[in-house]
Amino acid sequence: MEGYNGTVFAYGQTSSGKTYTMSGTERQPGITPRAVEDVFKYIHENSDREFLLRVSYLEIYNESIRDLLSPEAIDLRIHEDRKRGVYVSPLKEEIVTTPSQVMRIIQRGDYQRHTSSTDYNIHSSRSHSIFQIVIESRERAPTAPLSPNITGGGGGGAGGRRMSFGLRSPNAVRVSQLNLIDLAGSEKASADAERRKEGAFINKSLLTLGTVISRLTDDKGAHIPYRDSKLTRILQSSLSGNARVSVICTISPSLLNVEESNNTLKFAARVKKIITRAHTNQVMDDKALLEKYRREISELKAQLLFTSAVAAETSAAGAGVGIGFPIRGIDKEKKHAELSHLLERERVKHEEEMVEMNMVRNALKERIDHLTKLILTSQSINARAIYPGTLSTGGSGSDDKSADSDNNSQVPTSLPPPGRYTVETRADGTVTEFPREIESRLARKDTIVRQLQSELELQQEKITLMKNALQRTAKGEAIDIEKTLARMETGYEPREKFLIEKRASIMGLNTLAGNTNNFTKWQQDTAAAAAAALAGSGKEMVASPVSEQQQQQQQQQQQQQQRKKSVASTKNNKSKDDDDDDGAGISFAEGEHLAIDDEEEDEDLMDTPWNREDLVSLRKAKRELEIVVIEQEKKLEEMVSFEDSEDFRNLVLELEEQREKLVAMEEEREGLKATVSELRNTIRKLELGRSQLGGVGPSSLPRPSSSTSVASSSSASTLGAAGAAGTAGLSNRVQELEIMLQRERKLRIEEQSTSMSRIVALQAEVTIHRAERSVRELE
Ligand SMILES: Nc1ncnc2c1ncn2[C@@H]1O[C@H](COP(=O)(O)OP(=O)(O)OP(=O)(O)O)[C@@H](O)[C@H]1O
Repeated sequence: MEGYNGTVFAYGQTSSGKTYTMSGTERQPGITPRAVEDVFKYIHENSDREFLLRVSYLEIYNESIRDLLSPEAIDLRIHEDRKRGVYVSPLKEEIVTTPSQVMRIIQRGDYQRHTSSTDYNIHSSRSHSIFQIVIESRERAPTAPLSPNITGGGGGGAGGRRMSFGLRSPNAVRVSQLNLIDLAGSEKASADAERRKEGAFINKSLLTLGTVISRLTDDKGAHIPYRDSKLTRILQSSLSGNARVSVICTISPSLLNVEESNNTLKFAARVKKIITRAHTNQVMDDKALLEKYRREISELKAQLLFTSAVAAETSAAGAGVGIGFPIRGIDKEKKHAELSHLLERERVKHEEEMVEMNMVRNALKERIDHLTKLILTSQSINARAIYPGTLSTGGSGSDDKSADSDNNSQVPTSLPPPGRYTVETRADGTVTEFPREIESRLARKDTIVRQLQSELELQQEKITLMKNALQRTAKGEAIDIEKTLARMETGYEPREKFLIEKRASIMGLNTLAGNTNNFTKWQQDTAAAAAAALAGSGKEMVASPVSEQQQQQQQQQQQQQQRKKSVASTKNNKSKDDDDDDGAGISFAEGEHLAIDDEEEDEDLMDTPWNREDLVSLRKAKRELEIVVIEQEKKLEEMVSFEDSEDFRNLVLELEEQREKLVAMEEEREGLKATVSELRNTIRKLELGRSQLGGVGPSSLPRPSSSTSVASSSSASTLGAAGAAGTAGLSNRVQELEIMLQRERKLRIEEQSTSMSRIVALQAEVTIHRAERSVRELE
């Protein structure tokens, strides 16, 4: 506030509390809200100075600078010049007039900042953020006497007269910056590739910061690598001396982090050695606005005074014109009329000038009001607490008048009521933020627009996906339309959507056909008509799975159609020219016929009997074709509903059952195989035993019991006889088992093949349904 640059930054291991320290919470405000609070408190308490504040907010993410107040501006550049030192450009700066306005801007920026959940912190800052307040201040001088130099001539806004003003600022403007920096935390390698990349950038820039600080503090005068990272480059002015710097080091209380904590403390020890020689910045840089605005206000006020004076003069002259022309020679009526005309013209001209003058004055007043509001003085500060209870306002409410007393004495203020409006401007003074109500309405509108846009994009994506699928199907590729639809849909039942679309397209066809009646009725009638037509022409209708109820309905409709047909044929007998029901003998009720109304246009052709014949057969063919189309549509509808039906579900269940059976049979077969091989092993062992005993051939080998001990040579012959009988029995058993097994195997194979063919049939049925539907879709 006294003109020194200031920098505060928080340094420490990830999750050790940097963001917490800088930002804090609502109940425990951190450094930033407290600093903002202090700035406004200072302005409030210093009645001898006037201030202008502008703020900016940026982040360095992966070595790229991004404007958090204008997020589309990425990869901003760092510049340096003698007047301003090192600065980032183009960076959006907003003029601020209240603490709450600053906090809202910070919140807006924080919302844009890169944060992610890491192994160590759910809301880890993945970037270094720099919030900057530029404070311009000037001693409040008594208003300089206004001396507009009116030279006359063209130009200018006041009645075509030129004005020039020769005001000069009596005081220098102090410009200083406060940088509030929340560094990203140093961390060990993460498992996530994205986090690892971020971590590498973070660690590199922090390492450079460490190097810069150690070089600054050793006496060797070595090269200081500010340019090795964006962070050190931006901090160059502060670190190299012209700033009062506070470094807050945060460490973890955990023993596990002792190594990191130790490093942080070493860093802190080094930083403490940096010697800064900050000085006040009296030099006004190009961007200093306070002086510019103050001067502009004075000039505008002078213009306003001048305009008022001219207006008064014009008004007086107009009045003079109205009464100052005595009319002599009343008898000369022509002269009188001419004079009246002249007078009227003069009066209109003066009136126009007055209107113009007023417009200019209003514009000037508005601009003065606006600029005055941006300049903060102890009276104009609205000392509202940032967080209730944390800021002592000390104000009397005079701040809401928002302009200093000098201005108020001359310019009737037209500023909005307190708290309703928050005007934010760019550095050039143009308004960037609207009053709150409008802002929120705009925000709501923006949200709706965004929603609509994303909805539109989604729809477009879906269309593209569907088109591709259809194109591929057309090329003969097997595309699962249902899957495609499912992929397109999130949160919408694909099947249901498909059905709705299908119905809509059929309804569309119905409308095209010129039918305005109820779709179902039309469908039923036309289907019945189709049945009648085909029955009449001796063709068979394509069988389609229809319910009993539907069949009954169809029968009823056929009967109705028959009745209609007989009525129509009676009509035909009465009037030979009316051949609507010729050929197939279909009768369509009025408004329910298909699009074959072009018949009327063919009236001339009907004159000759051969034409008539051709036409009749053509119409017949056309109707038949249309009936087929209707029938296909109906089939499609039924097919679609079939897939939703109980039958279809049963088919699928059956399919699953068959599959399970197959698996069970496989298992059983494996079991039997194992039994057989076990038996074979036993036989082999018995044969081996027999040959060791030197007995009979393998077919009559005895089977030693597991509990039988090896027989002595004296009992070998007895054993041999008993063994032979046992072996024969076993062999028979084995043979029996093998036959059983073979029988069983054969049975299983038969069952398996039945199941397989059933599965194949079911799969074929399902595939056919899907294929037919795909073809329909394509059509
Ligand atoms: N002094 C404190 N009192 C209470 N909670 C704290 C304190 N310091 C930090 N925390 C909590 O610890 C967690 C990590 O803190 P914070 O996000 O500030 O760490 P950080 O150093 O900024 O981490 P990173 O470098 O990953 O961004 C947060 O949930 C924060 O609320």
